[in-house]
Amino acid sequence: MYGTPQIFCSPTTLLHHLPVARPPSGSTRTMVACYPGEARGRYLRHCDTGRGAALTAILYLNRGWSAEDGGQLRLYEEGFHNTQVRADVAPLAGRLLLFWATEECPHEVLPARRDRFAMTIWCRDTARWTRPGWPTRCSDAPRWRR
Ligand SMILES: O=C(O)CCC(=O)C(=O)O
Ligand SMILES: [Fe+2]
Repeated sequence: MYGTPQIFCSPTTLLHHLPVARPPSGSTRTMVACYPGEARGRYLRHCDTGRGAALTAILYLNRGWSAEDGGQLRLYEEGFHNTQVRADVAPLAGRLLLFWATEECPHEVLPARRDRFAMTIWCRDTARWTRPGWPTRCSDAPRWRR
């Protein structure tokens, strides 16, 4: 790994400080993953629905990453089977990416040509599912950029 990330608070505290209108209110689950470059590590298109989470937050840990290194996170338009690309995100050190863990945000990790490290936090949001009147879809919530 290229340097050690310095994290001064728990993942739950981190998420509660995010500038979002509806900070997640449930528990979190954290994973640090390495996709080995030698094996062209990748993760085919999926949604994070199986993780029991409402929101996925990923902190990338790769210094000096370039386009030739591959390993971008490819985000697709809404819908489990949607193959229309929304954006490719490079896993640059210090980049924090948030997206809904539902079928609104299918995604995949493209093959990496270098060892690729990422810390993922899956966040449950009980309020999102249980409070009447709260948006249950990303498209119903306030938007900053689309
Ligand atoms: O590391 C990434 O960019 C995404 C990983 C991912 O999609 C997952 O673990 O579910
Ligand atoms: Fe995922």
